[in-house]
Amino acid sequence: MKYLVHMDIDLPTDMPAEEAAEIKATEKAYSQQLQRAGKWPEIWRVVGEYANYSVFDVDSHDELHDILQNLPLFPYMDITVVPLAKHPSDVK
Ligand SMILES: O=C(O)C[C@H]1C=CC(=O)O1
Repeated sequence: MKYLVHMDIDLPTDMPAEEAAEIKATEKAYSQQLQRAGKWPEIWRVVGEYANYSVFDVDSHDELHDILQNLPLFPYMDITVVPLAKHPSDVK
């Protein structure tokens, strides 16, 4: 099952720089582990924003929810999820 996910990140302005750097490093490792496992096949930066569009390929709504809830930046994100179905004109 594929999902288009928009993540909009808003870190508190008073968060110490070291703490922010540590959360971002943990987030990057978590994300890259899921990318290598094929669960997070696409991630794109939104130009000019601290936001991304990602595609997740998971087995269930629950699996996606668990992945998103475990993002280290989850407490600082607004997340929008769009479930994707195969387009009838897709030639693949
Ligand atoms: O920078 C972001 O878009 C937020 C987050 C998502 C993956 C990652 O490494 O960081």
